[in-house]
Amino acid sequence: MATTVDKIKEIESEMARTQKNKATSFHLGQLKAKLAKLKRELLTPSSSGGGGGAGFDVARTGVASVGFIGFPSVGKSTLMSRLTGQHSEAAAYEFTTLTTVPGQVVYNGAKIQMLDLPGIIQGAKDGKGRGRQVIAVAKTCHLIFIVLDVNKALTDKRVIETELEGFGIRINKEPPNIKITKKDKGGISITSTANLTHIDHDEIKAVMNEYRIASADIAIRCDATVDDLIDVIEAKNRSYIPVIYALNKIDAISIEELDILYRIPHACPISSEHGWNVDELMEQMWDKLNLRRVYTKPKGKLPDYSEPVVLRATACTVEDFCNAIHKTIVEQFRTAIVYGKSVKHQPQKVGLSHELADEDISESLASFPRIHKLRIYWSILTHEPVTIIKR
Ligand SMILES: Nc1nc2c(ncn2[C@@H]2O[C@H](COP(=O)(O)OP(=O)(O)OP(=O)(O)O)[C@@H](O)[C@H]2O)c(=O)[nH]1
Ligand SMILES: [Mg+2]
Repeated sequence: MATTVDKIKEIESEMARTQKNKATSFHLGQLKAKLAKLKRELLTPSSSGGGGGAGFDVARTGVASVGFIGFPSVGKSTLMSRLTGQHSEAAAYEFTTLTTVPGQVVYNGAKIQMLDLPGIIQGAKDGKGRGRQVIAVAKTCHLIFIVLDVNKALTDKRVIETELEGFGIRINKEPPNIKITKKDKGGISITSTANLTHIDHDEIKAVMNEYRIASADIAIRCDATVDDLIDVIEAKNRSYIPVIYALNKIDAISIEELDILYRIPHACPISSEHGWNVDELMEQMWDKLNLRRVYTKPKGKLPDYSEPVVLRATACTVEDFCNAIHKTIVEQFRTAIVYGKSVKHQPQKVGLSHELADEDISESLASFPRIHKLRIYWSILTHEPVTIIKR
């Protein structure tokens, strides 16, 4: 019986034979959708060698996690030890690291977890080595450092990108601006605000047909490809993760070669061994993680700039802020007083749903209905309310 991998190969060769033209676009759309379904089958944990596994699942700590992906011996563990002080075995032979090794960096007051991972090899996504477990961990990270050896950076870069793409990871990309609303009847209706140069209605219908979606409204607001459409249908299996290419071992190349490496987008040339340029890597990491620091301020006092509450841009409302300090604060919450970029007036009273900006200052106010108005201050060190003062 043909395995899933055999079926994938068969479809890929059929696609290579089929030239895209008006007559074949339905067929090509169908093949691409079939391929995406088979690839998903291959990656579900029930099939052999899926994600997880001993030594790979580590407790997540901090506000965000960064996974290190790369071929063996490119210097991932050396970088880990350099950044975190957490020793991760590094050696001149390949596959020195065999499990996930966690460490922590505190940057701009944010605790960021670093995950040193074993080296992967070409074919990792198809089950070679422990590649699937490794990429499965990377898929749950907020940022990936693709660590490359500068001596073979460009070829390795392409191979690793293909491995991650094949696992449903979309690198430095936003989800496509396509909205699919399934309906009970009425067939497929397509509206597009952008000029579609890569996909026609036949292809879209073929993909929907392959996914057994008979009726839906599809609103396309970008110059989408078939792959974009499939990514939206397969949204549950896709992760959109920012990536920085850490081009390691620059101590082994000339200044002229370094100049060329600087042109690669999203790249940061470094030497883990000598600690060269790792501060720029940290700056780039900070920008990509898109974190927001919110300082607490007791009434009548200066804000505490030493230990901000750090939130992710996807969860940065006043409610998230309160929950990050103590779960009970939301129950007692009445209004927050905010200074900073997120408000028009300085300060301004805002509710739980207000989105905070980086470096905002929040003076939070809680009230108990039965007792006269009380103001709660809390300690961000112990995460407990500490002082209750009658107004
Ligand atoms: N010249 C130079 N060598 C480096 C640098 N960083 C690491 N190395 C060397 O590269 C070799 C491999 O380093 P590791 O940190 O073990 O590499 P790894 O990517 O963790 O390897 P695996 O765990 O096997 O996947 C070691 O001999 C390191 O000393 C660097 O910046 N410059
Ligand atoms: Mg290692």
